[in-house]
Amino acid sequence: MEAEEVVAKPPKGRFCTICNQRRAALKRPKTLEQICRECFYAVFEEEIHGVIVDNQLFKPGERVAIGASGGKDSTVLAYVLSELNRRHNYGLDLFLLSVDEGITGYRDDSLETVKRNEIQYGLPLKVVSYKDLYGWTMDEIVKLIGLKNNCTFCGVFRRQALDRGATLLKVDKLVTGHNADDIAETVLLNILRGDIARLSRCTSITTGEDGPIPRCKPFKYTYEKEIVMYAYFKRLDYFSTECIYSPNAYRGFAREFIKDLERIRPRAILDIIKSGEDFRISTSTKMPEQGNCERCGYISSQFSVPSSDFLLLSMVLFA
Ligand SMILES: Nc1ncnc2c1ncn2[C@@H]1O[C@H](COP(=O)(O)OP(=O)(O)OP(=O)(O)O)[C@@H](O)[C@H]1O
Repeated sequence: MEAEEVVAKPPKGRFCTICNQRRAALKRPKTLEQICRECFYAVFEEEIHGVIVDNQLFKPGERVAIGASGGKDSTVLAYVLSELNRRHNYGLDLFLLSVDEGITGYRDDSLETVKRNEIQYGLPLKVVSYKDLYGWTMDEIVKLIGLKNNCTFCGVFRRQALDRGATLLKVDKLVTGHNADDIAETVLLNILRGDIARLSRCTSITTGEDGPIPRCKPFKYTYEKEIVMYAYFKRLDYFSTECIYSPNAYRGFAREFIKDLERIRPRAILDIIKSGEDFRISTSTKMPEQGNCERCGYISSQFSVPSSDFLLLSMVLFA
């Protein structure tokens, strides 16, 4: 999504409906209010602060890793979290954590962005790679098995790579840039797939509290369009190319559907999240159990944690 697509200009000469002093510069995607840039920054940042406080996401003194892909969501997350940490004295030690999946022309370029963010925001960066952890890059795997289910596997491996990186950094929490659109999309996908186990946990703002490193989503209620707008107006340095392997067509359909709904009724995104949150499973329903990998003990509901040849074997078998 490009910034030009989301910055809707209000009629000339209109005043900001929040401060009533400056000229309105944009139409806020979430509420359609016509406001000035300064008020947009303020409401955007303070809403995220509200989510952090209301959900008690952090405790003073905690070490927190930001999953940094170089994309707009995690770049804005790194920027806003460091601002809020200073402004509201959260007392957090923040780090950037990147996973290098080994995708030439995609991750190598986005990692360059994260390296610049490391300097721009003064946050220490740790990079972990599939090559070091599993013995294979995604490029090598795709070369061998072709374009089959790559996103599904890559997602499982990335999740575990983030856990390992977070353990190396000795952090208390890991935050990711999943935004409101991502969560609404996941709610919808889980309904379409009839996956009630995932439906019941996909709206949680914090997950993995029983595991070694809980994960939080401070952007749970933040609209993608507003993230793009914020990054554009603040001129943040981010990377905006899609991954070159296997676009996920089913997820893409859910995304388009939600974007259509948003055009008619912006609240639709929050309403879908709310429906997911309020969803209850009857106690008599049999749920699949989330297990741990027999090899290394990491949480794994589907596959054993990959290691060198085993990774490839599972991809070939499941592809
Ligand atoms: N390679 C990676 N290294 C570290 N964190 C990652 C990586 N890929 C994804 N993440 C984390 O997971 C979140 C959701 O990832 P997803 O692939 O859905 O990307 P996205 O919605 O395009 O986000 P972004 O704009 O930050 O790339 C990201 O915001 C980031 O926090």
